[in-house]
Amino acid sequence: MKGTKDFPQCGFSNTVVSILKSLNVPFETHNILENELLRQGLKEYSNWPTFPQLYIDGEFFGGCDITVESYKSGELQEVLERAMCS
Ligand SMILES: N[C@@H](CCC(=O)N[C@@H](CS)C(=O)NCC(=O)O)C(=O)O
Repeated sequence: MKGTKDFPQCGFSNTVVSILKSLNVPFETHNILENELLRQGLKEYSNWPTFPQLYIDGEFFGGCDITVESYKSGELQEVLERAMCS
């Protein structure tokens, strides 16, 4: 993401952090603004051109829009519950 979970530096990153915090799930963040190699490398790895990028159990889940939509539908909560039980 851009910034950290305690200091997001972009509205999209802030939205994803807010959702994860509201769900009380453990998560870590990496600030791509401090690492250009990570910034470019992640885009290639996920084949996704923007940040934030949410990974669950090491798998790319989506960006901000997907996270918001899946949160609203309840899918995100289901995926996170499965991940925490595995
Ligand atoms: N629609 C995107 C919004 C995120 C977005 O557009 N991020 C831009 C601006 S913060 C970005 O990361 N651009 C590429 C870059 O800065 O390397 C999503 O769902 O995540």
